[in-house]
Amino acid sequence: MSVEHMNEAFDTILILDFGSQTSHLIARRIREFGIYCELLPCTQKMADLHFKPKGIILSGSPYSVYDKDAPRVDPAVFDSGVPVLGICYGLQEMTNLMGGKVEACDHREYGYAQLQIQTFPDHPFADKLFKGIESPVEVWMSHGDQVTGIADGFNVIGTTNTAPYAGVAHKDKKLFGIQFHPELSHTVCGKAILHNFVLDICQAKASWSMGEFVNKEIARIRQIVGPAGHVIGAVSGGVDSTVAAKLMNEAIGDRFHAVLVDNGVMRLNECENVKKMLADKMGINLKIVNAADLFLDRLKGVTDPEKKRKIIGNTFIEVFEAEAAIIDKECGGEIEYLLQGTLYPDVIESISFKGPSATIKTHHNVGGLLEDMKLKLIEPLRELFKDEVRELGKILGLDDELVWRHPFPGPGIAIRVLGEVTREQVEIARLADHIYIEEIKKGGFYRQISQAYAALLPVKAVGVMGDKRTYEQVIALRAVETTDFMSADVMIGAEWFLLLKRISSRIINEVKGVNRVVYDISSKPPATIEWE
Ligand SMILES: Nc1ncnc2c1ncn2[C@@H]1O[C@H](COP(=O)(O)OP(=O)(O)OP(=O)(O)O)[C@@H](O)[C@H]1O
Ligand SMILES: O=c1[nH]c(=O)c2[nH+]cn([C@@H]3O[C@H](COP(=O)(O)O)[C@@H](O)[C@H]3O)c2[nH]1
Ligand SMILES: NC(=O)CC[C@H](N)C(=O)O
Ligand SMILES: [Mg+2]
Repeated sequence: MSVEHMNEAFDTILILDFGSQTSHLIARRIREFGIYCELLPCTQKMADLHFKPKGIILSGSPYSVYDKDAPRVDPAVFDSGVPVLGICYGLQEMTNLMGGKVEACDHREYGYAQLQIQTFPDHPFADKLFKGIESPVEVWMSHGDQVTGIADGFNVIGTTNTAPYAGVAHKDKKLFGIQFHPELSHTVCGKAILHNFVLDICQAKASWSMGEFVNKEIARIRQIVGPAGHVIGAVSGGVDSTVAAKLMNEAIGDRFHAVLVDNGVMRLNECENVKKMLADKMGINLKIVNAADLFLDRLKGVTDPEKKRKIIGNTFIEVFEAEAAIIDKECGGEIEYLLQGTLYPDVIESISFKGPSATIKTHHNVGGLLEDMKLKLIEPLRELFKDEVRELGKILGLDDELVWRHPFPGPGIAIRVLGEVTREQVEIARLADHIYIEEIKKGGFYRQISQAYAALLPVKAVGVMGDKRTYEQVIALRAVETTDFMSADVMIGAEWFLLLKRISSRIINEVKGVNRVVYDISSKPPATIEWE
């Protein structure tokens, strides 16, 4: 529903996803140009599409076009009159379908290649794709197949030493194909190519901005909820739920009921801080439900990470449901919607052509489990990436501190206290984390780091303090840099290590029960960001 309204409001580029690892990067690049785009599975039929895209991009794929079960594009894509750009598999599929030839190469090509651009000065649009790019230019390849026979009606616009058809353009229709990957930063001219395609060839208007989005979204929410409807929503103080809550508050004021559940495993002073920000400063109608004892009692004796996550997830739903029922009664049964802070990467994951990936960790989820309540979902951030949410937060006037907050997982400190979660253990991890983050902020590293936290390890080590032997626990510090949290690099650097040394001594001095601090230098993968 919301997607349709986006298509009406903004020129849209459609990306058909054939399962490439980098399809979402194509979407990121296009959004960066200020153009709205959507990623749909490659099986999308043109006849069922409820909007007319300004252009269509066919992504890469792990499949080969000659595989029996290879994903097929709807041929109507090429007759729709809409410009099309096929990337890697996209080029191969277009070629295959239009009578050209695609075969396995002798050697899989992964890495840089020199693209030689061919020009067609008399042609009305063949030169538009590579406009402004000087030949030869380095591009990034990742393929095992290649076009060995061009389809009828196409010109060659680019070649490399190994690929005679590295770029093609149709003679009459605005159909283009490239063997390399413009969405990867390694292809330095990639941005220019995508820019040429969407702005010049497709003539899409760059009207997508968070400023535009705010007004349109507020109007949309008002229309959906109506003049008397009420909405409830779980808020955590994290960026996503706060931005969503602020939008709701702007749209329907006190008819939005935010609920913060204190699960006993929040950070130091978290609930008070969230209250100060959301209720006192932003005027959001917020209720804090203290359920710390319930959560901690249920976590007694549990050491298995997945069990901890499930207990917290289920208890969370239970508490939230009970609260929602109370609020519903208070507003005369007018609650019809549940607000969720779902982001576009979650949507992409769930519609992925390959299907959702393997469960590494159970993430808690609110909406899906409230079926009995017959609440409908309202998800204002469903089309946005995290950096767009942050920009939206800025436009909505959220404090920088809130906008740039590191993500904090729903199960909180429970998955950062390894082993059994007791009140005492939570206290230790909480205090160590507080010191760590405080020092990171003082040292000016907070923005550079994507996520940092302290975990308490279930081991004891020997130390010496004030000439006495100690036998106490170990804190592990984690700090990672990442853009999408799917993969992450560990933070390193001389200055950073000096700061870590200072932090280590503060933690050992100030946190009782800890005599040793270690730094986690694993990247993701193979490790994950959280320890559990
Ligand atoms: N303690 C809590 N009380 C109420 N709702 C919560 C709590 N913890 C998590 N949630 C809900 O779970 C959702 C998912 O949490 P998640 O951490 O992914 O997002 P976030 O907290 O809004 O933002 P961030 O990713 O920046 O932490 C939140 O948007 C919020 O709706
Ligand atoms: O809301 C959440 N509920 C969860 O159950 C959960 N588990 C992990 N995370 C966050 O997800 C990102 C990736 O974490 P991992 O590398 O540990 O899987 C990191 O940002 C983690 O903090 C969660 N967020
Ligand atoms: N990156 C791609 O799209 C690869 C397409 C196809 N699987 C090949 O190996 O050539
Ligand atoms: Mg969070």
